[in-house]
Amino acid sequence: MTSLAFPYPLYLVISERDCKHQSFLEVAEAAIRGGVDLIQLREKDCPDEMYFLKAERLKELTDKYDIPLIINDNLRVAMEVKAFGIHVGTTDIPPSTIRKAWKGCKSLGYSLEALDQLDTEETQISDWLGVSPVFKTQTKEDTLTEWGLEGIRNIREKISKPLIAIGNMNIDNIAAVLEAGADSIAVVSAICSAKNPEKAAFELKNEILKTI
Ligand SMILES: Cc1ncc(COP(=O)(O)OP(=O)(O)O)c(N)n1
Ligand SMILES: Cc1nc(C(=O)O)sc1CCOP(=O)(O)O
Ligand SMILES: [Mg+2]
Repeated sequence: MTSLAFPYPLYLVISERDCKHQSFLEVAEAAIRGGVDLIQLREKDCPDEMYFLKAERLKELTDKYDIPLIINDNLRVAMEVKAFGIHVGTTDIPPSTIRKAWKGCKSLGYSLEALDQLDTEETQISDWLGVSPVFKTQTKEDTLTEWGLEGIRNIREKISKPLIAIGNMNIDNIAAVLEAGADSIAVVSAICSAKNPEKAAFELKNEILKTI
């Protein structure tokens, strides 16, 4: 069930490439109007300067609506735009390095790909964990095995940190994933590929609110 420690039940992960029908800024604004609680900018293979420009424009928008902005992978960009936080995976800059370098980081997310990560310092010093992936997804194919509902239940029993479910999250599986112990639902395509991202976000949020 959603924990008050992570009051962002609908989490949008956005990139320019994943937005199929509108610009990423238009999708972000529509999604915020629809009820998204937090946005992560995830530009892959993007030079720092371009990443910074996109992050800066998105930060103006998220500030306008008072929505936290998370930057994926890039510590320099996250610090320069004064983001709310950063998300990193097991092959990125380690959380311990981020803590030392960025005292202003308010939220540090870390991907959980295997159970043996639970006892590590990197997991312990992170604020929340991305359950990576709950289900296989074409949006990101370089993942290990899917956790499934049983995997979420198992992680939930072992650690009290907020769990962000990611990987093929959609209107049909949100309720089961929250009931299994996730605190937040992170989506890319359910919003970025939608013809009407505001409506898609509204429906996802409603489904979440019915469950929590
Ligand atoms: C909320 C959330 N969870 C997991 C991820 C994946 O991060 P990572 O494993 O570093 O992979 P990339 O996103 O960098 O390709 C995420 N971004 N967000
Ligand atoms: C960014 C990301 N990280 C994942 C992980 O498993 O760590 S899956 C993913 C993409 C999720 O996209 P969609 O909502 O379209 O399935
Ligand atoms: Mg990463």
